[in-house]
Amino acid sequence: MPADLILAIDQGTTSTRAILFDANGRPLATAQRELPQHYPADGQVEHEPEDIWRDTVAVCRDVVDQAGVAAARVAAMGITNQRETTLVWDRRTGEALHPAIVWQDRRTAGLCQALRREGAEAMVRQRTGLLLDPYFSATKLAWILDTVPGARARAEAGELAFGTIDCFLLWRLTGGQVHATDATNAARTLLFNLETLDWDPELLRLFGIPAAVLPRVLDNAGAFGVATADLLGRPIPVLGMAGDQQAAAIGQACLTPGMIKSTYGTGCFALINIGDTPRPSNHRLLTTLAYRLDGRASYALEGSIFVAGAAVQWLRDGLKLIPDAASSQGHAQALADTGGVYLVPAFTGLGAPYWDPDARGAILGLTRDSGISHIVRAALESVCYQTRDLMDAMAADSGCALTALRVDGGMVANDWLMQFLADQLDLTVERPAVTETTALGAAFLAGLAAGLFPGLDAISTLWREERRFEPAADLAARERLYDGWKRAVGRVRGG
Ligand SMILES: Nc1ncnc2c1ncn2[C@@H]1O[C@H](COP(=O)(O)OP(=O)(O)O)[C@@H](O)[C@H]1O
Ligand SMILES: O=P(O)(O)OC[C@H](O)CO
Repeated sequence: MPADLILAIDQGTTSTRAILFDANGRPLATAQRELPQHYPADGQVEHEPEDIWRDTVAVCRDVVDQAGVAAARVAAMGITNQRETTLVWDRRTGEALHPAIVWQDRRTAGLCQALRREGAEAMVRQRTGLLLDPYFSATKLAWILDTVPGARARAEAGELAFGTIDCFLLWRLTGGQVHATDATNAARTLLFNLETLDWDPELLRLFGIPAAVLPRVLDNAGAFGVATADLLGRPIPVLGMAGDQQAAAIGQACLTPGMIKSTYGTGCFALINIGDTPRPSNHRLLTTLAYRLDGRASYALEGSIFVAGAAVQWLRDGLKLIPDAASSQGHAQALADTGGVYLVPAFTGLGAPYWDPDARGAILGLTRDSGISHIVRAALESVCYQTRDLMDAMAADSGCALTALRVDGGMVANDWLMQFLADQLDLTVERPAVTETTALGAAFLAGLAAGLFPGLDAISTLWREERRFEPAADLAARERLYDGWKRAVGRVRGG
């Protein structure tokens, strides 16, 4: 029986998925579990590490069962994950010392501000391509080491391991044999130097991180380790690993400079490929690794928005205005416009290009005529205005007009949203046939190392468009709407 299938794990912010792909990048089966979110205090977001591990094991087993294939058909596994989310565990027992501090968590805003006041930001930006923001892992890791009794001393003694979710899953899958991450995940920690492609001693000093807690950093495709037979009854090699936004860019075949993808899940993350030089942004975008293969790096500029689908989730679970995310489309379609209502979803501050951890959300412009549909539509529109903020910055940074935007993630099922997005950006929006591009990217990386694909270029020939949305809006009306958004953002800024 040929081993011709790839199992991709996509451990996202709100759910854990496993997808089984064939050697043509076609999904054969999917299994998914929703991940509980914990909000212990204002601006804090945590996940239970054992939930993540249990769900990962369960979805891997479910997807193989569902597909009705023998585990022997699985040639390799790929892992992709919510990035930056920080865990520290005991190397001996594998137990986490603290719940995972999620990328959205703002508890270290004060520490970031103190480091900015000391004048550290220019050095951090130059070495990492990132900003001094609580979004990234370094201050979350420092917080755990300083808050959990005894943790710092134990870390220095080499008893503890730090990892993002990819690294934690690899550790658990290999039965504690491998402590490694990949270069794209490492590049989101604020500890990794984009030029040397290694941990940076000066950054470790700045954030007070002992080198003994750090994992090895590997290319995105290669031998990461072997998942023990506990998972599927036979050992399976893990051959691909990447942060979810980088994996999505690969799954969308954004492999040449100028190509852009935007993923609409919990947050929204747009990446534009900028080739083999880590150019800085002049418009407060991040410079980040797109991928590293055979030791050679490709880079991207990234715009990160903290709340996109999470606003719809809040309408569903928090306000209970809608029974499910999909019904947001009917509400939006029922109206000609929001009647001047804007929703700024700064629940955990604002990301790119504002980088304001103190901003908080607001609904503005309410009148006696405003109803549920106005608020729902305003939430969807906010996703498009935030994307426009990013696209304007990318166009200005790259100095050329953008030609098309490839989209993916849970929200892109919403046709109304995709058309409003094309209208607001004045740009063609391309939706692929396989919208699970994140998992597809991880599967491609694993398939590359397994020899199932000749090279990364193979993905460009397999990429298929399902539908494109062409801009059709009156340009003056579009500008009026966007001006209103800018004013609304101005009203919620902190400080
Ligand atoms: N039809 C829809 N319209 C609007 N939002 C949607 C729709 N379907 C799903 N979503 C939103 O998309 C998000 C889920 O997308 P997904 O890519 O699975 O997220 P993640 O990878 O961040 O966990 C949820 O926040 C949900 O509210
Ligand atoms: O899990 P997602 O899809 O919301 O992605 C989270 C990002 O990787 C955070 O940087």
